Amino acid sequence: TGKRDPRMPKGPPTLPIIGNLHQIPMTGFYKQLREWGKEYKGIYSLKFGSTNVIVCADRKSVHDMVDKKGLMYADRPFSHVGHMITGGDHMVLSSNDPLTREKRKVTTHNLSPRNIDEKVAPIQESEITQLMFDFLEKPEDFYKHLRRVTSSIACTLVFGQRGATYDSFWGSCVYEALASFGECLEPGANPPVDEFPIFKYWPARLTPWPNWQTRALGSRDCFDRIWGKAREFVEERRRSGVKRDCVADQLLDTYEAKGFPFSQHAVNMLLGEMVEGGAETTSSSLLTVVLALAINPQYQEKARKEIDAVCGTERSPTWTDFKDLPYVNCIVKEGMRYRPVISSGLPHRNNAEDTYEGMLIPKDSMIFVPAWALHHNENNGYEDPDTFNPDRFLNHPKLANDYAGSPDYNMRDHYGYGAGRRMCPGIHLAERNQFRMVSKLLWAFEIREPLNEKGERVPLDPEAYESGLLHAPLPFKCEIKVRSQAHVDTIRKEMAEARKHFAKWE
Ligand code: HEM
Repeated sequence: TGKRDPRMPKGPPTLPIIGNLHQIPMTGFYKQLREWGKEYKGIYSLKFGSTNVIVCADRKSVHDMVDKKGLMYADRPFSHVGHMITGGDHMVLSSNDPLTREKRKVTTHNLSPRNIDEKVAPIQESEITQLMFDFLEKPEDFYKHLRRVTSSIACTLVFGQRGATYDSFWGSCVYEALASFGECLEPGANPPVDEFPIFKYWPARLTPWPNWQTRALGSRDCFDRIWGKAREFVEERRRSGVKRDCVADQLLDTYEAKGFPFSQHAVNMLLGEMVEGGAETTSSSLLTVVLALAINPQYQEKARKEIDAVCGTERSPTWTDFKDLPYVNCIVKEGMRYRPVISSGLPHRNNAEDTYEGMLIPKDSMIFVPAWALHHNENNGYEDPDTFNPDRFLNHPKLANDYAGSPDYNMRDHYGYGAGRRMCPGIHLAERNQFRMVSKLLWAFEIREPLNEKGERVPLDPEAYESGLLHAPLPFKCEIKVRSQAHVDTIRKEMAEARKHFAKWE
């Protein structure tokens, strides 16, 4: 226990029994993964007690193992804390068993590019029009506006219900549900209970993680309460004879006719999970873009040259402008590279022994595709990686999924959506949401660092991020100014159109 098999990839020296656990920080694990990645030049291994951990910190190992041998690397490691919270009903934490595959099928079908462009596009367009309107009316609340819009799009798609304001149930329920989930699951945030089950029985107050169990149980209660309430809301609507064109109604129609493939709790969690996947990830990514653009306004100017030439002031950009606004795509990609939302990635597990370049990858290893560490290392082709610079993607005009699936792994833009068979199924929705948000906001507003009472700019801190599994900027202030009266008039006109669309999802 704790000792590395010498045939495995090299890694930091281990201690008896615990392996490398003493080197795992309680927060900020993702940064440590980069340091080791630099030292061991790509793939390396760690020992969490008896658990073998493989970190693919270079492009080739991600491609050769997780992408090319997708099925072998499609499982997830068991997480006791994850199980305490979800009762085993959460795709993100489940192995690639038949029930998980069924859930993934529901997700990928509903989130396919075709389904999104045919059915979800009008929802996205009108919700992101409201985002512009909200920025115009109350710019100081931009943090809430970004969180509302992604939640509302996901809740409309999944539950057929929109959140008109952040304080409404559908505008923010997902943030309440997720409040402590990320904190509970960040590597290093709990005693190593999967490796040493004795911690289940050991008094928590005698560990450096005195509240790990109560925090996990609190998170479970939150999930059950919020997603139970969302389900009840939908059931109530259906009982009153109103069905909507959304995932929940389709799924319930099918399962009521053919029988439920899993428990009611699992159905609630699956629906909730689709909203969880879709809301905070995308809003956190956009908050990074707002923060980085406020600090680096020169990139706003570059994007606006393209946007103004295509749209003028008469209309805001839409998804159909994607090919004509390549710099917006560069900004979206750079936001995801610079501060990937799931900074250490979600661990996979290999269900069979493997070898990579002559090294042993033992069966059941925990496999990390550590997005932040991959993105912040020159050896992976990211020059000056700690600087926000969308120009680095000028030769990447396509969407992230086009690069993720390509055999030319050196051309891959970033790893923010993961890799292999468990790659994010929400990638198409997320890419389209982000393009629309960045293009509409840049068309309408100048974003700058805030001014103090003396009229001087107050520098924003690009390192001020929340700890936890999801990497979002801590709340910050910035100056958001609409560009002209002509822009104001167009925003109001487009909002009046959008309102007509909202009625059917209220
Ligand atoms: C910028 C936005 C997003 C980011 C950065 C993101 C990132 C990720 C990552 C890194 C994973 C794990 C991939 C892996 O294990 O290799 C993942 C999984 C997942 N994402 Fe996303 N995601 C985003 C948006 C979305 C959206 C919009 C949805 C749905 C509406 C979604 C639903 C899911 C689900 C259900 C999984 C679990 C898949 C599985 O375990 O098989 N995500 N996402």
